Amino acid sequence: MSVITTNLGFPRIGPRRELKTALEAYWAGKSDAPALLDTARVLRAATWDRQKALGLDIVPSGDFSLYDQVLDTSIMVGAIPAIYRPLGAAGSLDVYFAMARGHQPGASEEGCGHGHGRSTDVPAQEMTKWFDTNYHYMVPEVGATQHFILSSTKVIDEYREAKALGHESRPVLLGPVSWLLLAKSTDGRTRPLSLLPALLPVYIEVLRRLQAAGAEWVQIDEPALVLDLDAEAKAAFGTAYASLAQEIPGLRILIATYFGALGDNLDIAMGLPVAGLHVDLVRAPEQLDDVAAKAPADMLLSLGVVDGRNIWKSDLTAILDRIEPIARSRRVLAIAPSCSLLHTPIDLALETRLDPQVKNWMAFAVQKIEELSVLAKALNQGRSSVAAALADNARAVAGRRASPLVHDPRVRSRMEALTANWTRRVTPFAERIVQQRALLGLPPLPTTTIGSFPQTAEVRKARAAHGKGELDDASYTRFLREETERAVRWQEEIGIDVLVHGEFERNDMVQYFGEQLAGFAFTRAGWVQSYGSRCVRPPIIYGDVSRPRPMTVEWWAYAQSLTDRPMKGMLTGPVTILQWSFVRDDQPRSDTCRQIALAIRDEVVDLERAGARIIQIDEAALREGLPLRRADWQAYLDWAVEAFRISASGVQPQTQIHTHMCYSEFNDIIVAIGAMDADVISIETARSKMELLDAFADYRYPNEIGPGVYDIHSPRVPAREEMVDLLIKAGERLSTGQLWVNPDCGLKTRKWEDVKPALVHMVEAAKSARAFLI
Ligand SMILES: Nc1nc2c(c(=O)[nH]1)N[C@@H](CNc1ccc(C(=O)N[C@@H](CCC(=O)N[C@@H](CCC(=O)N[C@@H](CCC(=O)O)C(=O)O)C(=O)O)C(=O)O)cc1)CN2
Ligand code: MET
Ligand SMILES: [Zn+2]
Repeated sequence: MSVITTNLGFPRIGPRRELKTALEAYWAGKSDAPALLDTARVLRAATWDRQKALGLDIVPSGDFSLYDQVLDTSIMVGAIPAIYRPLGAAGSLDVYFAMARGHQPGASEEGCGHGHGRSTDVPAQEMTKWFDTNYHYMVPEVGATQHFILSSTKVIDEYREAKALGHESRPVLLGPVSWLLLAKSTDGRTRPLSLLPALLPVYIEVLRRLQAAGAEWVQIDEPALVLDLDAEAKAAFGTAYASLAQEIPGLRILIATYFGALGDNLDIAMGLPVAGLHVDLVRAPEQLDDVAAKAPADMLLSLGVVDGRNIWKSDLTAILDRIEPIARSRRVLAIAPSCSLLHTPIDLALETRLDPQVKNWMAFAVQKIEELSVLAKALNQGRSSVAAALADNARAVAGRRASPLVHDPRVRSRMEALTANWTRRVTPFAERIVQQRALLGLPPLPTTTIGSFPQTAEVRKARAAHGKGELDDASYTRFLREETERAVRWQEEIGIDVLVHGEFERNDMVQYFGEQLAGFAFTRAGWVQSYGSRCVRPPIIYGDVSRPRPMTVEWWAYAQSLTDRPMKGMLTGPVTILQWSFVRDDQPRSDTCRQIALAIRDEVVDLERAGARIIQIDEAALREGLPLRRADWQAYLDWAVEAFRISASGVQPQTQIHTHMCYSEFNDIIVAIGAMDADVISIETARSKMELLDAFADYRYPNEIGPGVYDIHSPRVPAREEMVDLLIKAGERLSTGQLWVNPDCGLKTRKWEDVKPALVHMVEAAKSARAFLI
């Protein structure tokens, strides 16, 4: 028996976000293609060297990407829509970045993650969330006349590049079936999966070339195998891999699945004519026995035992207890992280400010590879060969379990005292809204914005200087107050009805709260790629959550003091904080979410006490938290909606609760949205021309609703008439008395020069719509 260590993919942004810097310099015209490609090459080499030095037996290649691995695959197979073709050769950077970001040098970035990028001459491809992660991929586009042709040899080039540096790597490809299942049809008729026969020859050619270059193994990611699949999709796997196996005899394919259990697809996976299968044993530990029992004796099993989605040290002894018997029963076994390490920060050693005790509970990408080495040595040479490492690990794991830092009896007793009363407002919406309208005295079709105003370079620079101690507290606060005041004055001037303070003090809508809540730690360099060059530093929830002191009340009170118009309190909701953080793995997510909900509730109550008449609780990530399997949806929606309601229900009937969700598909979850019982919800609709309001109309959604009339994902300034038109469309679907007028999402990624005229047009649109709609 022998056990080898492998990795499915490593973060590519660089330990100090070198790739981000290089990309943004290139896009800004401050550097050229050779400089960008050189940075990329240096990062790849360092990544291979590092993984090798950490003891990894088989390093991945082809996992690098300048922007996104799904886009890389689209280019590889030549799925390049016609609008991009005039921009250059298929494999060129110009075409690549036009698909990623749209084409018009100099324009500013997309908004909060769901955009088509710039709606200039050539828009970017649509971007959406990668399974249930906070990573976004570019949605492949295919049409009836789709012709597939090998258009980039990136994966082969990178395999050779590694080889030239002395690394025998395992190339990684996104599999043909998953790629098609992620694709959308440009003509609305072609089912992407029907194109499988046309697509396979390109994969065959790539695999042949990899084999010719010397590759023995290739990793083909088929994460779709953990989803609910229809019969056609199930059958596609058999077709695809029979063909690949037949055409490239001798090449060993490992199919990688992750983010969940194979479940009802287990037999399909086991029956594929491939040499290896990777399974996620962190998300779905229960599948191990079945997998081990059903795997053919000559199949290489790759067990994803180290969590690729979180930052905790593994419990190495527990892993050994579980896999030793399996290792003994098989000739070879691979162990690996559960999925690509793309979703974790790179190196814990860069964290100099974490509480040493808490830090000792963590492992980032580098440390996770070290864990694999220890595990493999224990399996190959006996536990005694790594006794000291195992003992250290056991101490850290036990220390975390028992630590008073993790357990707060006050939070526990509060959780126990929670009753149903805390999850509902005392008065039904129909009565609340009467009181709210009387108190607020707003016009029909009231105007507002979603919260943030542009995070200019100046704002970020001031925050960075403050962080480094170059700008003292008083000066930083003065600066932020001036920004806030300017924003408030301007909103009054153009006649917005319900104002926001602008969120200038926030680095990120989740990190900002994480930094102020007990039970959270935050990193200095723990960046994780969100899309392209955009990264986030997810807070780390390590213990029971509570709110030691008010988090936003001072900023809110200052902003309200500047105006007589209602100023919205502005908070991030419990589900979104949970979803965009690294979470505890020692209790159910629902428990952690409930604790956050109580902390946010405290803030809501304090804002009301300070005088806020409207409080917005953003739940931007509620939908993406939906489990991958439909059977698990209802349980999730139950606790997610309950958490929102806990956070929102501590206030008087006349206090108006808003929520915001920046996406547009509600059909599946409209009942849950109704159950949240927010007085007002703002959503994304501008680009879908209000069509998605049909879900709300069919459901007879009773509460108030602000369908976005301004697509903030693009620097384009919409005309007044366009927005009037959208309001008329909204009025056809819902009662005008229910409607608010607002943009699709926050404006933090936009520039003032776009925002100002757009919001002026929006206020004018509301005024003219009032004249004839009401
Ligand atoms: N957490 C989260 N997830 C989300 C979203 C979101 O807003 N937050 N929106 C959706 C899309 N995702 C997005 C993710 C990131 C960004 C984004 O703009 N990220 C910024 C970083 C934001 C941030 O944390 N900024 C900090 C730190 C900025 C920084 O890089 N500081 C430098 C120095 C800066 C300087 O000298 O100018 C440093 O620390 O090294 C701040 O402003 O304080 C970036 O990559 O550039 C936008 C959208 C979905 N998921
Ligand atoms: C990603 S949703 C953003 C909501 C937040 N209040 C903002 O305006 O930026
Ligand atoms: Zn949003």
